[in-house]
Amino acid sequence: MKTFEELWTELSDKARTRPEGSGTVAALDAGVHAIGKKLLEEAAESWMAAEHEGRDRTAEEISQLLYHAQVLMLASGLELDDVYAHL
Ligand SMILES: N=c1c2ncn([C@@H]3O[C@H](COP(=O)(O)OP(=O)(O)OP(=O)(O)O)[C@@H](O)[C@H]3O)c2ncn1[C@@H]1O[C@H](COP(=O)(O)O)[C@@H](O)[C@H]1O
Repeated sequence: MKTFEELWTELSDKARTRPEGSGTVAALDAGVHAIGKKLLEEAAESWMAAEHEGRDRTAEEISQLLYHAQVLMLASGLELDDVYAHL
């Protein structure tokens, strides 16, 4: 298990060091348009899970939504504080 901040630290490190086989590096290389499509897909899957698939599936889909939101933040050059400033 990891927190939102721990995942951010891990993904920031992957973006900087670009390890072989990282899905995050591949997503960043694919660009903002592809990342945005994935974010929308996970948002829809979260919505469907919440309506029809129960708590566990909803939690799983939302975790993927948060992951792709962080990838979009990285691709956009944002830091956590840039987003937290609006919460
Ligand atoms: N938490 C996640 C995470 N959530 C979602 N995803 C990605 O989102 C996809 C989920 O999409 P779907 O469920 O729709 O599955 P899918 O359609 O089969 O996936 P694709 O065909 O789109 O690849 C997964 O295949 C992953 O590519 C994630 N990829 C990575 N992480 C974590 O990010 C960290 C870094 O990962 P790497 O960069 O791959 O090392 C690790 O701690 C991982 O656990």
